[in-house]
Amino acid sequence: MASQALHFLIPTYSAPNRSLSRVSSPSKPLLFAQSPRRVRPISAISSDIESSPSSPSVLISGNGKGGIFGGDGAAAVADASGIEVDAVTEAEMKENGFRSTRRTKLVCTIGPATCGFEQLEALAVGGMNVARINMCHGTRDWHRRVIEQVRRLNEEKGYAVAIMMDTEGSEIHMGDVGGAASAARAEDGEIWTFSVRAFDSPLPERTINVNYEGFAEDVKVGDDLLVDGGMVRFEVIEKIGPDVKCRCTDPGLLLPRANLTFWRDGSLVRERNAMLPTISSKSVDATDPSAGDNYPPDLVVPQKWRSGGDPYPLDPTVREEWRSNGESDPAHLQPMAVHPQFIIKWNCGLKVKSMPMAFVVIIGHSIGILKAAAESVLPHLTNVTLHHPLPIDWLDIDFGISEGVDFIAISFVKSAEVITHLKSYIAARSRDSDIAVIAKIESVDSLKNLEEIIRASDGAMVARGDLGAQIPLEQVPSAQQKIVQLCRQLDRPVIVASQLLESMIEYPTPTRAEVADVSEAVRQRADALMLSGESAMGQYPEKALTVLRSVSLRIEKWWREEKRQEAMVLPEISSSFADSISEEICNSAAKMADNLEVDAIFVYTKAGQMASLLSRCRPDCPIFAFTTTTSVRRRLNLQWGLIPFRLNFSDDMESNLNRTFSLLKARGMIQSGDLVIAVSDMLQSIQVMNVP
Ligand SMILES: Nc1ncnc2c1ncn2[C@@H]1O[C@H](COP(=O)(O)OP(=O)(O)O)[C@@H](O)[C@H]1O
Ligand SMILES: C=C(OP(=O)(O)O)C(=O)O
Ligand SMILES: [K+]
Ligand SMILES: [Mg+2]
Repeated sequence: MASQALHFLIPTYSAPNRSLSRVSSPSKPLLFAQSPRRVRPISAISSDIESSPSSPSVLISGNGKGGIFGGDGAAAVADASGIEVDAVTEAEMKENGFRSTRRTKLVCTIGPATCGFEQLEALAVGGMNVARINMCHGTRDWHRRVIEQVRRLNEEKGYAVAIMMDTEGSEIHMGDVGGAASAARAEDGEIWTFSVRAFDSPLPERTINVNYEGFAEDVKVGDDLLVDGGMVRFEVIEKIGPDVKCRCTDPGLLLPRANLTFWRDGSLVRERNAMLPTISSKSVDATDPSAGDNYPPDLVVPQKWRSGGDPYPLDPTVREEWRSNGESDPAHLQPMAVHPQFIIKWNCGLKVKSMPMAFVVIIGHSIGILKAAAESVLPHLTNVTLHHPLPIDWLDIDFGISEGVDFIAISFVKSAEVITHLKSYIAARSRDSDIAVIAKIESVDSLKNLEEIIRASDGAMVARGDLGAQIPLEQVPSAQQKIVQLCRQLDRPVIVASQLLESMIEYPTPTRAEVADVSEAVRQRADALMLSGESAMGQYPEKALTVLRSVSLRIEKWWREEKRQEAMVLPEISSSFADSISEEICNSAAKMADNLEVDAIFVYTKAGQMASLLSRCRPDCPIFAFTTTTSVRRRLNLQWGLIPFRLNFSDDMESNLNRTFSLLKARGMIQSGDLVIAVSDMLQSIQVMNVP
């Protein structure tokens, strides 16, 4: 094979000494013989809105379970140790040529309109890279069925759709409006009651349940109450115990579980969001058998955190005590903060010092662990096991961990702390899982702490729905651009979400303004676009996905051809020397790829880090990312420009390349003469070569 290679040969992956010079191996020449530059045909590919997606074909070959391949036997065992690429990508590559594959990834929220196996398959065929389930809606059993079906789809039909679980977070929202699916209409001047009382269904007329127990205390007469950021508006006219009477001032549809915000003198009242921990707000149904360990069925759980006062951090001496009692990883016991009044409310009679401990254990852990803590550390706490306010978000998170979802998106993130805490919680609970944590930027607080939040997270979502209810609408576009840019600079994938094609919930074509909005997100080179209601409960989920796909393809191609992408300054982000090498290699490889107009970059990466660093550069050509584990492959599905493959590979790049070339050629995905750049995180090198 004719190739040119630039190697950075470092004896071990973590070079101990920065002064170590970057030497080329004496055994290998720095440059191989020059290969003739091939003339590449310009691919003129139709990416029109009308064009239908390629039909799915199942093309998984081999068992994918072969041992690590290495040495000279490449050709002989190539077919036996298969390569996994999803059927849709493969079809798209064959049809369009790989230079024109879609770089922008697509996330679909799964709801009643799309939860069937065939509907899910239609979305996969239509280009869904990630299926999102929103724990605000539906039951865990419902979500579990969706996850199972996506898994089955992946296994049986050869897709690699990743699963993202989105938590409810500390938002205030309405309950169901007389049955989960129905909506109610509020007319101008009507008086409605918003109440935290539990009602039998059907609800009394013109009554809305609110999920936040402190609601009636926190609102004031004269406040504006906005449903879904202003789709319906009320004015608070009277408070009677738990009931808040409101007059409708902007009529409209009240959809189940719609978000509620209240405004006083033109400003958002943020009491609840300011005070509540991000992950904790749901009430517990103590009779739900899936809700953690064995609840006493008659348990009435006080659920809400409210009233003012400083939060109460975990007492370090208690923490030490816990540590000395042999708990392996006390780090994940350090949660957000504890509200003192809350503890006193349900823990009365216990020593003050013990309370935070009890609480901390509870929010991070199951009853089993609480019992262990109570028995071994603080015997007087035994009773606490019966008064356990395990918040449902944590149960949802436990659910996500046990189901092995690929991403957990955290709603209403306020600071980096909650993300760090969740990550250590996940690490402690599932040592070998690599669930990525996505921070949803949808509150004023998250904008204030944007950089630290993004640094702490594995990715971010511009959650424009709630963001637009918290900041003036005209500030949302600049916030979006800023978040997208910062994420790219910090090498974190970013999803632009909400209302991209809102009108397609009801209509089969988008508005021109919606297409312009999608185009702008693609032009900003966000990693992914997301459908919410359009795919969850709309009339035209597949059509909406087709619009996202087609607009992405067209805008990407247009900007590539016009060469109008402005270069972005990418700050150095590595914190170790080894990481700096990877970063430099990726930056250089991407630049070379653009200058030499190569057809593709191949990256061999175990944890996906080099693939991510390449994606961050947003090169002109697609990036074929080869990784050894299925979960890394699914996770890479969210990132811009990456075409993830699963493949067992060795440390011998020469044989990896030969094998990959022959496997991909055999499947018609590349051709002799294609020019590629190859990089790998085992061997710090950049190679440029034509496919033999
Ligand atoms: N699992 C589900 N079950 C029922 N309805 C759902 C589900 N997921 C989403 N939906 C519907 O789709 C709409 C849009 O989804 P999404 O944007 O995720 O939620 P929200 O609008 O509550 O923020 C929801 O308001 C809800 O009506
Ligand atoms: C994506 C969002 O979050 P959710 O749909 O969960 O409210 C949003 O607010 O835009
Ligand atoms: K949510
Ligand atoms: Mg939201």
